[in-house]
Amino acid sequence: MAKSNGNEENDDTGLSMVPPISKGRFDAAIRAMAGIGVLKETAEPVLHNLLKLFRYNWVHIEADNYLALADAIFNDSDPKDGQKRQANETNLGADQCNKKLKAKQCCQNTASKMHGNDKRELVEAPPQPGRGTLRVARAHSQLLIKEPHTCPSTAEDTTFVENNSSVLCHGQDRQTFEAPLATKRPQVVSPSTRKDAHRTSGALYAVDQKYEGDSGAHEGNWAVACSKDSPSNTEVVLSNTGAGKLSFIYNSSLANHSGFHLPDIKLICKKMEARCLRKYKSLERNFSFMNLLKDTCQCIVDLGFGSSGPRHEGIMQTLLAQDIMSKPSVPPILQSKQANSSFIRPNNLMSLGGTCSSHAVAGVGHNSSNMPVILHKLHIGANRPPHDVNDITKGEERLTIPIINEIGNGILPPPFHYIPHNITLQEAYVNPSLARIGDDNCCSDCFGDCLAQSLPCACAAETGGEFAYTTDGLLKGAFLDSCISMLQEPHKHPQFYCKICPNERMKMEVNSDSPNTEMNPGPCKGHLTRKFIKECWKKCGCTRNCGNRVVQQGITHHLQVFLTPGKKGWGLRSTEELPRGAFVCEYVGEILTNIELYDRTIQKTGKAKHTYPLLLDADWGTEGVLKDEEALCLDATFYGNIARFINHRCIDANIIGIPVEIETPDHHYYHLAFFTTRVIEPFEELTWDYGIDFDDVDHPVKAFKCRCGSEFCRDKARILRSKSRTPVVR
Ligand SMILES: C[S@@+](CC[C@H](N)C(=O)[O-])C[C@H]1O[C@@H](n2cnc3c(N)ncnc32)[C@H](O)[C@@H]1O
Repeated sequence: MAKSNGNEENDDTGLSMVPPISKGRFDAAIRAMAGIGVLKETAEPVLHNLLKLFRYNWVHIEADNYLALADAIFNDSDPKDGQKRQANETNLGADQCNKKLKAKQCCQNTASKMHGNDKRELVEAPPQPGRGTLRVARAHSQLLIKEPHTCPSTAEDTTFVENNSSVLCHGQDRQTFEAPLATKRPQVVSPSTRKDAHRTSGALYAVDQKYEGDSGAHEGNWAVACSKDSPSNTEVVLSNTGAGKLSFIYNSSLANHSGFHLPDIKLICKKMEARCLRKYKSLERNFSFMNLLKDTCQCIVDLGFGSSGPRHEGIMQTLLAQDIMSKPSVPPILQSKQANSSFIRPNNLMSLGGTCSSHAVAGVGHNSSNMPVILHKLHIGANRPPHDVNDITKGEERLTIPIINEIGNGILPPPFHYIPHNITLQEAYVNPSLARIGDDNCCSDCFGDCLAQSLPCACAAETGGEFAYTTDGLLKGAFLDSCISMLQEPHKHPQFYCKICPNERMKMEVNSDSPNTEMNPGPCKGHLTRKFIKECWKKCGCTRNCGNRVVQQGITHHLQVFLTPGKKGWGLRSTEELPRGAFVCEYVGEILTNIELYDRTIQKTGKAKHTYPLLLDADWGTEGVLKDEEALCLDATFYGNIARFINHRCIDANIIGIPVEIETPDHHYYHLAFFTTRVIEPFEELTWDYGIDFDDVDHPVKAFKCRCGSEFCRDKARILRSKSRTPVVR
């Protein structure tokens, strides 16, 4: 039905000028609504509002046979009616349910002809309503997530999930979930046969009762049908009419597993509601229906096996396989990135979270560029491997790195997987392909050692036409000085300010108690423009031993992981004297998106003492508004290298983290390499300034009590300041 692709009436300037409304299009929309039984008086004001919301862009309104308009009418969003509507919707009658469904099916029948092959898309306003979409509307903003789905051959064969049953997110006003979950027509359970027809496995059983959830009441009949013929297909009927159903298809090994039983639907709902409130508090940006389904499946597996049962991976893999297939190999954000020397001053860097011990990883694959990808995670904790005290790296590095406990209490560090290189979780788009390295991003004409040539090659352009390294493999003094000065005297260096700072957004989301309150993130505190080192890489003509490939050579100095005598836990030290500017190691971990880090932060058990995330935030300021799924970080909690043991020291730390560009020409993803800031004595602890702002009391994870012992300790200074302000009570 869309008549044009253009925005002929769209005010893209964002100014409040109202363009003339096309009468022909307006009338056509009203006629379309009349066709599904909506009165003109009802449709007109909603259409006016929708036009305003979509900035007079008819394309979105006309798409999918006016689905957005039909949706808006049936989810009329007058805020004054909020409470009343919520109450009404909870008791939505069968008629209204049918009418609503009819409207949707009418629109969707048309839409299914138009969109045969939907891929997963994440679009910010203005949205493009369509079949298989999840829409979360708020007063001033909209986000639309198109979920991947199988395309039914006819509308009749489609199973829809109706939101009014409140199964998925009850209590959340104005949400419409429409996701065809299965192409198979479900077995419809008539209300008369449903009640108390509870039989054992392979049979039909039903729950016909009012379910009181944590935050409101669920009304309606629930039926769960396990077909004899197909024991792995479970259908949950969500309304009296049988109109809405949710199909769970689990693989046969799970269905036949003697330890698995289908959990009570009430338990699933209760568990999902708790998860929704906890995990998807802010539905606009982070909500993903696929994740919700994955979580639902995980709940069924967990409850099915009971808390002590074996862990099963079948369901999760099925869903994740779809997920992987639906992802583009290179996200637009990475394709459009420009090289830029910017780096955020880390803010509560190591205290952002990552203490969650409920994630586990089972299985490592590879993405198109051969970077290891963690395919799938489940609840673990117990699954991490034991340490080899003689070599914590288990042979992954050139040198062995022992674990030393001189305190003699026999304690070892908590287990984790040692990895020498960063690894991607599947959500984090990192594509280090050779094709992305342009001619001016490499030195294909070079030969041998670039540092031995009379003129610096193209790879030195990033550092002002001079290599950052000396021929001895050390960082040059001037380069190191300017990096140190930037951290010690930030006010003397230029800063950039994000329009919407992911740091502030994360803070707001973690701290906000109410899922539906309209809140804005705080103003960006500013980010320093940090210097990058650029190393030669595989597309360059030089050899693997080229002097401009220091970080890629890996660890070359003898190090130890040791239990510190203070209360800082484990630390890292060198057994040899290190010169100034020596490379020690890089920070290695799982590459996560901000969303994943956020999930880990809010799911954290609170038991974990130390935290291991690092924000890869060098590019945030140059990207306008960076979405949470595009912002990257490293988490060394489960997978990491020895850098996860480096403790913090305020200001006068003896090593510094410097961003290094190797295989990705943009600075969205990069390596963080540690270099010594001065000569280091043998067995001296290696420390790094995490950049924590100890005054930032709003930070989601409270900073640790600093025991760095530096005379410049910011935490100590803060405590002294607050003491001097406390009035003395006599
Ligand atoms: C990256 S880990 C460092 C290794 C950690 N000590 C361990 O045992 O695994 C960061 C954690 O170490 C602790 N830590 C690091 N520096 C500290 C300091 N200066 N004072 C107190 N605790 C510190 C904090 O618990 C922090 O969350």
